[in-house]
Amino acid sequence: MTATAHRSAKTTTSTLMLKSDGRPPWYTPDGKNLPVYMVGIAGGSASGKTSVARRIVESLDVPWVVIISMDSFYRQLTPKESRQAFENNHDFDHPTSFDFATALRVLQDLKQGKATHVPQYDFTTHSPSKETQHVYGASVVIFEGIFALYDPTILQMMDVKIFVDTDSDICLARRIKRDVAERARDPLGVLQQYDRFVKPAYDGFVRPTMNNADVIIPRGLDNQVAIDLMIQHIKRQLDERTATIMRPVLVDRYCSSAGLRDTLVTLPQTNQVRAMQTILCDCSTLRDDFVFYSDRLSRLIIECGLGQLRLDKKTIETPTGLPYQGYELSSVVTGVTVLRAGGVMEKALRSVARLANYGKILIVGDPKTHEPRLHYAKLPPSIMQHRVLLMDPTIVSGANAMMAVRICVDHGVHEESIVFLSLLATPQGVHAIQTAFPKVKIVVALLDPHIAKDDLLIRSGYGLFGDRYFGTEC
Ligand SMILES: Nc1ncnc2c1ncn2[C@@H]1O[C@H](COP(=O)(O)OP(=O)(O)O)[C@@H](O)[C@H]1O
Ligand SMILES: Nc1ccn([C@@H]2O[C@H](COP(=O)(O)O)[C@@H](O)[C@H]2O)c(=O)n1
Repeated sequence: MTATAHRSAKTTTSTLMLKSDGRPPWYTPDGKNLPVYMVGIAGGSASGKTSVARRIVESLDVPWVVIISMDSFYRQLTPKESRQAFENNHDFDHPTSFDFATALRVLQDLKQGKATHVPQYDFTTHSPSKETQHVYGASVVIFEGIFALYDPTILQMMDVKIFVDTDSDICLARRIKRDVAERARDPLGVLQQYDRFVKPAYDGFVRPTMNNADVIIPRGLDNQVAIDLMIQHIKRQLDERTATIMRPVLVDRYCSSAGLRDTLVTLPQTNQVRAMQTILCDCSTLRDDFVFYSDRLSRLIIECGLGQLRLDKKTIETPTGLPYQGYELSSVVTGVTVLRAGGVMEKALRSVARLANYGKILIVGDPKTHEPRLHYAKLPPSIMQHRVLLMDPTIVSGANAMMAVRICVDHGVHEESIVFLSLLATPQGVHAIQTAFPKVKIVVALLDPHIAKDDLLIRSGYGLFGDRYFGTEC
C-alpha cells in the first residue's frame, strides 16, 4: 500500500490518514529507531478536535504523521441496538460504545512503529465497515476523539494530551450542521440524541477527562494563540528527539571494512567476479555491457544469498527405491525488491529460484535533503512467517537499505529472517545497517570504499546504478 496523502470522507469512514512517507531510517547511538511521538486530543462532539488535529499536522509539516480517529473503534451493535440507533435512541456517547481493546492494539502497533490495520466506521449505517485501513509509517500519531484521554493505558502512551473546550451551544450548532450534511441525519433526530445521550455523557464522562490533559484549548480552532503555543511545544520536543539521532553518512565517515561484523558475507573474489566488477565500475562501459554484467553478477549474488537460507533435513526416496538423506528450505522465501534498481535483481532471482512471493518497496530520496521517503510498499500479507531476500544493487550511505529493512521488520518479519543482497556496498553503508539491525545478513559482491561525497549525497563506484542500467543518465 502507499502511505501517501489521503483524506477520507467522514461519512463512510472515520480514520483520517493525512500523510505518511514511512518512518525515517535514522537511529539513536545505540541503534534504536526514533521513538514515535503521540498526541491525544479529546473534547466534546463537534468541539473542533479533528480541525485542531489537522491544523497541527499542517503546521508541523513533517512527512510522517497520521491522525487516528476514535470513531474507528465504535463497536458492532446488536440488531436491537441497531434499530434503536436509527431511532436516535442508542447511546453512542457512553464509554462502552467503544472497542477500547482494538484501539489500544492499533495505538500500540503504531507506537512501536509497526504496520497496522485500522477499522473503518460508517456513520450512515452505525456499523464498522468491512474494510480496514492499512496504516504504516508514522513518526507522529495524533489520536482524537471524545474518549481519547479516558483509558489509563492509552493515556500513558501519549507524549502530549490536549483537551478542546468549546462552548456547548456552539458544539450543538456545528453538530446539527455536520450530522445533516455528512452523517445522513435529520435536525430533530440530532437534537433528540443530543439531549438524551450526548450532553449527559459529556458532563459525566468526557468533560472530567479534561483533568488528564496537559493543555486545554478553549474555543478550539478559533484560539490561534493556544494552537501556536502547542505546535511550538511539539516542534521543540520533536527537535530534541532528532538531535540524538545518527545519520549514517555522518556517523560512518571514518568506517573501514576492518570493523564490520560477520553478518556480512562477501562473494568469493574469483577472477571472474573481479573482472565483472571492473567493467561495472568503469565509467566508459557501454550500456549493453553494463546490463549484461549486472545481470550476470546479480545471478551469482542471488545464488550466494540463497545459500545463506536455513535448511531442514528431509528424507526422500530415489528412483532406485533407496532413501536419500537430503535437505529442503526451512521456510517460505519472499523476494522483496527496492525499486527501481532492485528490479534488476528480481529478474535474476526469478531466473534461478521458483518463489511464489514477491514484494516491492519504492523509496525515493527527497530532492532537497536526500533523505529517503517511502512512496510505496506492497508486501505479501503472510510475510511475517517468511524468510526475506531483500534486493538493492547498491548500498551507499545505507539509508535506503535501513529503511527497507525497517519496513520489513515493521510488517512483522524477524530481523534474523532477512538477507540483504547487493552487488556493491560501501563499508559505511554496511556498518550503518549492522548498527541498526545486527541480525540481518548482508551478502555483497564487492565492498567498495571508493565513495564520493557531496553533502548528504554519496556515490559509489558504480555511480547511479539504476540510471546506468536503464539508460536514464542525464
Ligand atoms: N472554529 C470553527 N469555526 C467554524 N466551524 C468550525 C470550527 N471548528 C470546527 N468547525 C466545524 O465544525 C464541525 C465539527 O468540527 P470537528 O473538528 O470535526 O469537530 P470534532 O472532531 O470535535 O467532532 C466541522 O464541520 C468543522 O468544519
Ligand atoms: N453511529 C454513530 C456513532 C457516533 N455518533 C456520535 O458521534 C459523536 C462522536 O464523533 P465526533 O466526531 O463528534 O467526535 C458522538 O458524540 C456520538 O454521539 C453518532 O451519532 N452515530
